[in-house]
Amino acid sequence: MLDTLIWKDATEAQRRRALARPVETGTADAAAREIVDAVRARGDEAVRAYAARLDGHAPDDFRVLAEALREARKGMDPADIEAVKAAADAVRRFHVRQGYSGYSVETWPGVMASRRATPVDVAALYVPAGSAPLVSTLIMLAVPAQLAGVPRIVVVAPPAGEGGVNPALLATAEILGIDEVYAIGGAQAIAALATGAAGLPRADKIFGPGNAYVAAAKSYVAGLPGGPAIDLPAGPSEVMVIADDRADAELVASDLLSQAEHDPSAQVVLVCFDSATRDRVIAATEAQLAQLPRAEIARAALASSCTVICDTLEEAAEVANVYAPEHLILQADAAERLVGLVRHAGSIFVGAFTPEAAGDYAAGPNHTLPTSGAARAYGGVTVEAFQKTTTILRATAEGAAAMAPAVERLAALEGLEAHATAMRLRRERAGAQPGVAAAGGPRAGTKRRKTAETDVTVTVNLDRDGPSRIATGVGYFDHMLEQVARHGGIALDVAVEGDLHIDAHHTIEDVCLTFGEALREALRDKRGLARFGFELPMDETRAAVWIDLSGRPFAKFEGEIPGETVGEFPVEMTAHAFRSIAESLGAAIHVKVEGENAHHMVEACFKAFGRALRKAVRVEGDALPSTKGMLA
Ligand SMILES: NC(=O)c1ccc[n+]([C@@H]2O[C@H](COP(=O)([O-])OP(=O)(O)OC[C@H]3O[C@@H](n4cnc5c(N)ncnc54)[C@H](O)[C@@H]3O)[C@@H](O)[C@H]2O)c1
Ligand SMILES: N[C@H](CO)Cc1c[nH]c[nH+]1
Ligand SMILES: [Zn+2]
Repeated sequence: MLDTLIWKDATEAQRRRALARPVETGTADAAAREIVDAVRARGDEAVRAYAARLDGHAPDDFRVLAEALREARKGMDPADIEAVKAAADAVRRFHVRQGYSGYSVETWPGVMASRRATPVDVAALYVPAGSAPLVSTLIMLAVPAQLAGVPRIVVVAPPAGEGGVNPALLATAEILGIDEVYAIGGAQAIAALATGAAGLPRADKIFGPGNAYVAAAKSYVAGLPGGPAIDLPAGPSEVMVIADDRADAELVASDLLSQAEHDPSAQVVLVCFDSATRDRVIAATEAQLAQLPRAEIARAALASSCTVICDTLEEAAEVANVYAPEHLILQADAAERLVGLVRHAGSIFVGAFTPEAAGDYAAGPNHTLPTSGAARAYGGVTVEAFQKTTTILRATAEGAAAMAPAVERLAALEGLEAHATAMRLRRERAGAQPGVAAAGGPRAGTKRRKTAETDVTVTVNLDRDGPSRIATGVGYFDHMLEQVARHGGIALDVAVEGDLHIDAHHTIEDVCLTFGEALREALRDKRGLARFGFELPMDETRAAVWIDLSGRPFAKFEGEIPGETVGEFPVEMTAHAFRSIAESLGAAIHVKVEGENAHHMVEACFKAFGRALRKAVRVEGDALPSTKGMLA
């Protein structure tokens, strides 16, 4: 187990051989190509033939029924549901800061160059489940896809059980609000998604890790003319652990085994500074293997793994940079120095209390990471991976005149006369107007508030005009929040489990408090923001809302709304809602409403609030909107 290489004494060829990934990827490449080519030639029939042969499951329709998703969630242990939610929440908190934002720059006087980000239309998420149903991978892929605003998210996973997918995966999909799941895996799933065969949609981009067959199929379809894009090369798991002589051998062994147990093709590499450390780790690994249910898989992985012994930290960092591991664990006193020396690794885990297993499940960063040395050029899955950008140019007559000398001369240098003419003609005529800038990434925030009464998660993105997904369980309140999102020009995601069997009070209050907190996070330092109000008539009703993002909570509500409820929404909660938002956002919110019809009056308040918010959160310049020089 763990053949040893002394780094300083080894030749280039010996180093390359020791750090080579397991070789059977060549076989997997050939098998994946055969499957993809068959599907390209024969379509549905080939998908079914391979699905039957490799996984024994080839129904007329691979799609999992909505009922099966709901049943799976109902059957899931509440403690498991909580674990899924807690992990998703941490992943959301890490990823919400990602995402391309739009911006505009005046590149010449009168020439406004803008960038706009839009999500892909159809994102397919491959969730591995051949030997273990990777619930965590579904979380890692679905959360960034949702934050990017992908309109159609499709999940594929190898079949399990009675014609469906593993119930824990289905329950997780249901919890995350994903309803399109297909029970198909392997290269045949990738081929079906690439071509739109066997009832699966053609995906614009395919995401997710998998075994060597899945990884090979993804790379192959991405290289085909008109093929889908893919996220990154993410094949069998690998980990490198750099351990010094004070490292706890039992912890090091547990980290090596946690990746070795994934797949016989997984690879683990131990880097240490003396043979005594290696021997301690090997002994601890053997002891833990004796208790491991997946010992056979882990042993196979260990057979193609090695130990490298280095003299210095610099040498150890060089080994990591040459190998470019998917995961790098640092269990050494000088761990922080190593962080600075390592340039190529998918994810780095620093210190004895940071196991890779935490990152696999619930620490926050994405666990879908580059393997086979791809970390030299790739990082893990991000929100940006689900988006693409479009640039937009707007030039005025002044702008055309400013650019013309350079453009016309360069066109002449290239001998492209039609280009020169197109510019010259503009120089002789007229043109358009500029847009708005948002710097430093999207202004987004996500908050979860969990009490004995409710469990609320709210995500807002102030720089994206929808889409919104709102499900509070109180129909009219959903409608109100949709008004706020639409009129506010923001993307709003609200998921709630509330004690609605009692009444709507806690749900409405806690959603508003969480909404305010998420808004507050999204607003960052409030530079460039304005204070605003908006007045809105609606038939016989008139509502006005004024917002000051001052940092100081204050709420005032003037108006008498007749009756008790609108739908299941108690009208007295209108004032309460704005008070809750003002409190957690740290804003002064004044609402004034007059009218006769309760439905109109409540709706007008929320609409006017959305409109006032839209104006208040718009970035105009970079000054703080306060003579105090701060908004606290
Ligand atoms: N890099 C990452 O970010 C990352 C993250 C999670 C998991 N992983 C890796 O994902 C992999 C999951 O592998 P898995 O096998 O459990 O599930 P999987 O879903 O990736 O693959 C299972 C499918 O492989 C196909 N297959 C199996 N044998 C085949 C053969 N001989 N020929 C053609 N196709 C065949 C089957 O159709 C089956 O449905 C592991 O290697 C794990 O280490 C990597
Ligand atoms: N270690 C895997 C990435 O290589 C991710 C994972 C999921 N579940 C357990 N581990
Ligand atoms: Zn793992």
